[in-house]
Amino acid sequence: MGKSIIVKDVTFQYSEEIILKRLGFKIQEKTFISIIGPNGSGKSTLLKMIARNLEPCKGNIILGERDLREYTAKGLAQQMAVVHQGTEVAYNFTVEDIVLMGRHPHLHRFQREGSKDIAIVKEVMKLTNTWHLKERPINEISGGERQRVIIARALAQEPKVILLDEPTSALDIHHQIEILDLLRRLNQEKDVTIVAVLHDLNLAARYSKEVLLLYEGNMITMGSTEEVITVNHLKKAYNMEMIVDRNIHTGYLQVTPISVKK
Ligand SMILES: Nc1ncnc2c1ncn2[C@@H]1O[C@H](COP(=O)(O)OP(=O)(O)OP(=O)(O)O)[C@@H](O)[C@H]1O
Repeated sequence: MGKSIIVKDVTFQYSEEIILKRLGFKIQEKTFISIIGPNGSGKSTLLKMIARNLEPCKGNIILGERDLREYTAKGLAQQMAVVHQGTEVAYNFTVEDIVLMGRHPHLHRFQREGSKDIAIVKEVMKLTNTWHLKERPINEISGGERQRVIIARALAQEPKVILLDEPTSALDIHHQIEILDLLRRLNQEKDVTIVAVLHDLNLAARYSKEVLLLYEGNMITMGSTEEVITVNHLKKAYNMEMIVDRNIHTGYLQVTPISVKK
């Protein structure tokens, strides 16, 4: 069962400039929500706050029933997995060891991974198409392969919520669809809450149940994909003319940019 996330009147600034301005919204426990918005609108900052990598300057965030601040690091990792942008890993472990680290929140101190952990690791590596890389050093594979390994590690955590920042940016079209299909399956079949920052509006429209549109640190709107991905909302955020219609073959909502407004 997924977990809900409540963002309550959250403000954030790195220095003088306020980056996120009194944001308030609720992410439902079984949703697949995409956070969209132009460069610099605050998407990654918001995701880092939900991941507890950054602390709100004002306001608070509730995961399930408890304030995010109340969780121990291990307790939080049992609930939530995070796939950040940029996948450089400090130590050159093998791919399999990296994915195995995803099991640590479920082990006692000094407990070694058991056969159940090994089986989960194998399963998620097969699902993310990384099993064939298992003996390779993590920093000696391609960026797209590493992205899939980091996603595999997140899945190995068996979290209730997965946060992803641009999970498909390094992936070719085949692997983009493969990973997003997998996230959708986890959402539909295992009720995992998925929160993803996505730049590609067509992928956001195709996979999300809900969308949150950020612009200069404010939420322009949040709601179902159809409610949010409209010509007017997109014009406000991206300052350009777009066509929003449905693909005649797939029926998915699609966005076609026309021209930049002058
Ligand atoms: N570590 C930092 N220190 C100071 N300012 C920062 C820092 N990280 C981001 N910012 C600023 O905060 C604002 C929001 O950045 P953020 O990365 O959250 O935006 P974003 O919507 O994810 O952008 P992008 O689409 O380009 O990834 C930007 O103006 C950025 O310059």
